[in-house]
Amino acid sequence: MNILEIENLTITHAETKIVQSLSLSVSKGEWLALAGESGSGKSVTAAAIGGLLPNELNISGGSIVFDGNNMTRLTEKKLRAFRGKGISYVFQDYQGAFTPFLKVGRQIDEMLKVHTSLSKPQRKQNIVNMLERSGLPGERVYGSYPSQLSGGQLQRAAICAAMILKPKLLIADEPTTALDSITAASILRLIADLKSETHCAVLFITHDLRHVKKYADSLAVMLNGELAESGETKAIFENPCHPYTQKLFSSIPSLRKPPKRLMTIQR
Ligand SMILES: Nc1ncnc2c1ncn2[C@@H]1O[C@H](COP(=O)(O)OP(=O)(O)OP(=O)(O)O)[C@@H](O)[C@H]1O
Repeated sequence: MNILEIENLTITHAETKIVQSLSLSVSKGEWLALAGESGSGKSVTAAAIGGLLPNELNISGGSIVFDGNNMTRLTEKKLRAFRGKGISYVFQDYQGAFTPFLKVGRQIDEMLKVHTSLSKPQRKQNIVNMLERSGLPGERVYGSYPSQLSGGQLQRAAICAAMILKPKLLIADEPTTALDSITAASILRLIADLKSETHCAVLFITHDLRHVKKYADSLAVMLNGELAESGETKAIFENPCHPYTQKLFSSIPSLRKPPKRLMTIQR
């Protein structure tokens, strides 16, 4: 069964169509990677799902059905209730995930306070456990301000905040782009582990096709606001049909095959 069904979605800015007749679906527990050209509408689509489009952008056609609810028809209050518990987000800008003036633990605690009936000590225990589960020193991070943590630690904490309510869909919009490659790999592993523990679906926006190959069940490629190609990851990697997908794949740097001849510097 599909947890997310997008049909013929069109998003406009004034008269310009930014996303055009986009149809996509994500089934329960599936990891769908959304790749494509810069400016092709990936982030705008992701924002539209949870009702996070800025005022100047409008959904002018189509539907977004999440867990049986047409999100395009819900009030802001209802959309807010879905965010966090039903759908949660992790962004590239992990600094923006937390308010700088409040301790990280307190900010995650607010979410548990709003969405659960746990007591304060139970909430703290949950948060510390989750932070430790994510490879962080739980008590210390709980009591730290965002500025006291490294980028990788902050992104882990942001993932904890996104996953603590066990959402049905995690939308990760380039969550590793601002991190070094080793930290990025560990963040990907963390998302994969939490996904298999909670059975949530993942919509993962990325430019790194090596991550797609490793983790995604399926892949959708966007170009100029439209869907260029979509299907099972393995099938698309074996036989990319759209010329843009072929071009995208030909640009993946190969880490396995070193060049046959290395240039030497003559002295
Ligand atoms: N608030 C906005 N107002 C007007 N146009 C916008 C706004 N936000 C995005 N756009 C435009 O919508 C288009 C799609 O942007 P989007 O951020 O979704 O691209 P993307 O595929 O996520 O790109 P990238 O991979 O570079 O993040 C772009 O042309 C962008 O300029």
